Amino acid sequence: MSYAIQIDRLKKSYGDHTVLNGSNFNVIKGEIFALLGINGAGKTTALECIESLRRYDSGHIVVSGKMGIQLQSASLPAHIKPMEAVRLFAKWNKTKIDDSMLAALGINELTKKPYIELSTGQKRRLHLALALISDPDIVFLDEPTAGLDVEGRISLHDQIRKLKAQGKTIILASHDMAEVESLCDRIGILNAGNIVFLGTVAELTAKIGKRYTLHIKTEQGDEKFESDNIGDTMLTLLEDFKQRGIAVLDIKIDRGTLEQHFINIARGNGE
Ligand SMILES: Nc1ncnc2c1ncn2[C@@H]1O[C@H](COP(=O)(O)OP(=O)(O)OP(=O)(O)O)[C@@H](O)[C@H]1O
Repeated sequence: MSYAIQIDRLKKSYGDHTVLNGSNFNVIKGEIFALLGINGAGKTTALECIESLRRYDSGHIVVSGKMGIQLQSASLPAHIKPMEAVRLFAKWNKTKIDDSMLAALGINELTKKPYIELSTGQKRRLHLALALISDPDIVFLDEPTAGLDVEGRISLHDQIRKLKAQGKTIILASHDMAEVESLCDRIGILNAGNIVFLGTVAELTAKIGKRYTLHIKTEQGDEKFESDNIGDTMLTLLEDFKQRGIAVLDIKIDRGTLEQHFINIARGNGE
């Protein structure tokens, strides 16, 4: 297997606050990988260590390919125009401007407004365009869709999928499980300085798939049952209701959300 990023026993503390405590994970070339964790888990710290923007205390990081890093919000001069920023970044990178990439991100439409007057979504699209100017192999996105409305989110997700289709590797930090579920191939969940889950979304879903809540509506009211074995539980319950002469009016099965599962892992509640 070919890796774009290899992280081995990465440690980083701020004073006596240990944020990364020997974290290990790899990002496979060509995948969309999400680093998940609750606020303050150390996602940005890990990304910045990989990007060489932050010093780390010990461990090894190997990055195989050219990096493109999406800026944080408010990181450009307030009055710079989007195309001025694009030309500046192209000059720094000694590269030609890819007009089709700008068109796909709708940057050409933003000619007149200064940076400060752009909406959150427009800023995000500009940041992504600037990260792509150098035609990187690996694209770093820190909470790419935070603060965007549904339309903005869908459009940015489409752009990220197109990057993957072009063969690029994408690593993003997020605490939005829905985003990760629809967009990412694999995830790593950070908790208390370590990766506590590493695998595909399907693997995570399979874990959750065992937990069901059965909502049964009968003529006597609503009842709720938790189960790991939906088939057996349902048969037993229906038989029981039948024997007691209670009519079942409706049955709803709730699988639990990926988000609940993620929160349990991220907070270190076993699983
Ligand atoms: N420069 C710094 N100096 C001291 N502490 C810091 C510094 N940067 C981050 N921290 C602390 O390190 C911890 C991890 O922060 P980090 O920003 O990496 O987490 P995160 O998972 O990206 O959080 P969020 O989801 O809120 O963006 C937090 O407790 C934060 O307060």
